[in-house]
Amino acid sequence: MKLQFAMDTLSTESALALAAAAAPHVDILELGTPLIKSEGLSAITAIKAAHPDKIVFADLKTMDAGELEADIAFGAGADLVTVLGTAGDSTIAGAVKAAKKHGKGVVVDLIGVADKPARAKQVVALGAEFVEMHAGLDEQAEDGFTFATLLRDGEASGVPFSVAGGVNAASIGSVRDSGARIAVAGSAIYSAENVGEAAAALRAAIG
Ligand SMILES: O=C([C@H](O)CO)[C@H](O)[C@H](O)COP(=O)(O)O
Repeated sequence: MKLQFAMDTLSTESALALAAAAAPHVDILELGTPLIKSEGLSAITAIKAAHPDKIVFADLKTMDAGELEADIAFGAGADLVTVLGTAGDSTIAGAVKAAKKHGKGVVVDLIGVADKPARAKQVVALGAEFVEMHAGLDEQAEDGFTFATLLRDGEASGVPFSVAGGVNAASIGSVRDSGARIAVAGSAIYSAENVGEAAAALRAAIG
């Protein structure tokens, strides 16, 4: 299972510092949506230039203009971009078209999708590399949120999936056991006193 570090910070400078500390222990460096909104595509270029050996994941959360948004992010250096599962099929297909042009990939983020396993199958048929079983920061704070639902939906989907939203040292073993291809950890790493040690601990917990 791969480890992805979601950098939900607001400046390229802090993302570069976080990435430098965590990179030896992670496979994928994610530019969080707030970072891309704050800094623009130049943040993607800066992270890829600093870490050409890492998979750079741009969490665009595209909802429309799939081909155009994916094309400009791949052009800036992204290896993977996200499109929302709630977007129309033509938006996802457009992003996949751009990915094929660049030799890169599209990940469909299932945040807010009611029937995640069913939508997962549809979007992989449209050409997505994998889906993200995702509970966003707001959903995690809601009453009744259970992390286990994400794992159950991933297993039920029958397609390659990642898990994001609440992954930490205590939960990452269950993510691995669910069959996820990728565990995505944000705050468990960037909020730690020692970012490198936190990333290393997650890596060690995967086994
Ligand atoms: O994608 C995310 C969210 O929508 C804000 O951009 C987070 O990076 C993702 O949910 C990871 O969350 P935590 O690991 O719980 O910080």
